[in-house]
Amino acid sequence: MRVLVIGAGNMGLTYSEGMAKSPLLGKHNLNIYDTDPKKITTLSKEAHFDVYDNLEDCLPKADIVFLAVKPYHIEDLFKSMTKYINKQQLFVSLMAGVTIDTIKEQLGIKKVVRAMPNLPAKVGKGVTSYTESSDVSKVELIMVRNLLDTTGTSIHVDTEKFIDASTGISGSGPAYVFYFMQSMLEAALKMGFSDYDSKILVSNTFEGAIELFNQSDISPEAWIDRVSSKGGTTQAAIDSMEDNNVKQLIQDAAYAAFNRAIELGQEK
Ligand SMILES: NC(=O)C1=CN([C@@H]2O[C@H](COP(=O)(O)OP(=O)(O)OC[C@H]3O[C@@H](n4cnc5c(N)ncnc54)[C@H](OP(=O)(O)O)[C@@H]3O)[C@@H](O)[C@H]2O)C=CC1
Ligand SMILES: O=C(O)[C@@H]1CCC=N1
Repeated sequence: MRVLVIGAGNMGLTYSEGMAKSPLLGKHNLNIYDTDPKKITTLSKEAHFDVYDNLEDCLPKADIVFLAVKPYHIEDLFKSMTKYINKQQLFVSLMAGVTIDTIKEQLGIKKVVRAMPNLPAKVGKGVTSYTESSDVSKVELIMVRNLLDTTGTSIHVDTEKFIDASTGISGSGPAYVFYFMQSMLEAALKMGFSDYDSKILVSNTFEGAIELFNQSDISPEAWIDRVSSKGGTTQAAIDSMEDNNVKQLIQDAAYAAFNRAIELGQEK
């Protein structure tokens, strides 16, 4: 099986590195293509995969093709791909919003898996949701799942609505966590802590809370109760967030991403 990844950016490179570390593919069975000459030069020196600056040499021989460019790049990309593809090939899109029908129609192919990954894939802690067009076989789907799982874990969803929804939760989600971290870092700095101490306080607080959550069956709400004493400091902080409707605002933000994913799918 030969895999080609198109787009050597955050996601394309992350997946390439995940697949390269796994025993699933040898170096020459994993190819990456990008249009940026600088990236090609750097990757050719370092990478554990074959790097290409033209589609002619890599696309025709690929069995599975990962699409990892920005949604606004597909028009040019798809035009340049059409003469090198065939109907046996399976396309795995990591792109937000772009629908299976758009990919099928614009490329004139039938087998598409649409996936929504997230950035912690870089450290093997990603979560990817995926769904497929009706022409993808069970065996092909298992192969794709194995490839996706080289960067963490994955969930299968039945419809593309859940791909757009997971974009609002897990795809964009790391940015919400970083937003919260940044806010706490800025509060710590304002309180007079050094950069170093602020970082230690904040990163260990996040890491510790996640570990507690992962090692238990208790909901985040129940953990909040365990941190809070009646009339104490945590209660003051949570009351402040509730008074300011923070929970609703976070949910609104997740829906904004979800809706934007749907909108991206409607833009041609
Ligand atoms: N970043 C994230 O956390 C997530 C991203 N995604 C999705 O992944 C996709 C890629 O995002 P991301 O990796 O962040 O984007 P990047 O911009 O980091 O990577 C895209 C890469 O594709 C290259 N490229 C552009 N046009 C072409 C082309 N015609 N042929 C080959 N390569 C091309 C770009 O080159 P150049 O820089 O020169 O334009 C760049 O190297 C997006 O569709 C996004 O929706 C999904 C979930 C999470
Ligand atoms: O911001 C974006 O559009 C992409 C999709 C999910 C994360 N990054």
